[in-house]
Amino acid sequence: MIQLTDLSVRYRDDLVALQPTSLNFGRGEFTVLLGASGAGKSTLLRSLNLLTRPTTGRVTADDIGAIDGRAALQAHRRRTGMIFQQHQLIGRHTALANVLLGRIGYHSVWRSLFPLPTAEQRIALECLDRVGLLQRALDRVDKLSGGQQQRVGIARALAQQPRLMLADEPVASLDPASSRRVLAQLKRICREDGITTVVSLHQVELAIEYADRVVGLAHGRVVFDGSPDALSAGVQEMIYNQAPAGVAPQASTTALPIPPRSLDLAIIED
Ligand SMILES: Nc1ncnc2c1ncn2[C@@H]1O[C@H](COP(=O)(O)OP(=O)(O)OP(=O)(O)O)[C@@H](O)[C@H]1O
Repeated sequence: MIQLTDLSVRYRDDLVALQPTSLNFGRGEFTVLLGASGAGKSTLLRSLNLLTRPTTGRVTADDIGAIDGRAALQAHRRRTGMIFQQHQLIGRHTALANVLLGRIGYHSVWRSLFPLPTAEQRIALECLDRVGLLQRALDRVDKLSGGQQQRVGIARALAQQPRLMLADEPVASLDPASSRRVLAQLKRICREDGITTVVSLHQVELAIEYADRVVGLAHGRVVFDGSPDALSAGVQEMIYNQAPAGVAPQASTTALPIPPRSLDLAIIED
């Protein structure tokens, strides 16, 4: 459904956040990105809708082709829902008003200055219903719990009628029960609608519980790509404690320069 081909991201001369990476995400697949802080999860995720511009390589979507021009980018972003850690909602607006923002990409700037038609409101209400928040549609978002706010974030992304859903640490600020509720809902809805979903997480146990596929990153490089069942202690060690080439293991929050090709890490296949 969406492919990355030899895609790399270099933020500075001395900072390669993502080494050349080729990945294919199938329709309806629920992929979790795992990796230590600074491993490149957000960079990979944000490259998928070009919020982060690749330094090399390309992104291709089945129905659009290479995302290289303005029109292709606009079409791709319109069909890509994003869910953020801090949900990025407008607290003083109602849940419904926030979800309606997901529909703006379907209207001209001029049109979106006016109340959107009833059909749009119906779509937004249906999305709130799917995350179990129809009864709270007219409540201010800042009166909702953190988990409920994140579900409004999911509803807003769903209102875009996306083919691709990107969620960057969507449960990082939630308690375990709310985290499970949010992920279960996201997974169920994406499966029902055949939405390709890529989620970055810090909790291995949640990846094992919800992912169809796990991509493990270390120092900007894919070191694991396979089924969550294959996340053995050894594989987790490789994802989280992978020392960059020639450096003793240590907690690192900084991406490192590209190591020599001869030291490329193995990618474990499913
Ligand atoms: N906009 C940016 N400009 C410069 N460097 C950046 C930028 N965004 C990320 N980086 C750096 O790129 C590397 C990868 O960051 P990224 O946010 O992709 O990692 P991550 O795995 O998502 O980390 P975390 O789990 O902490 O969110 C880090 O060293 C980070 O400091």
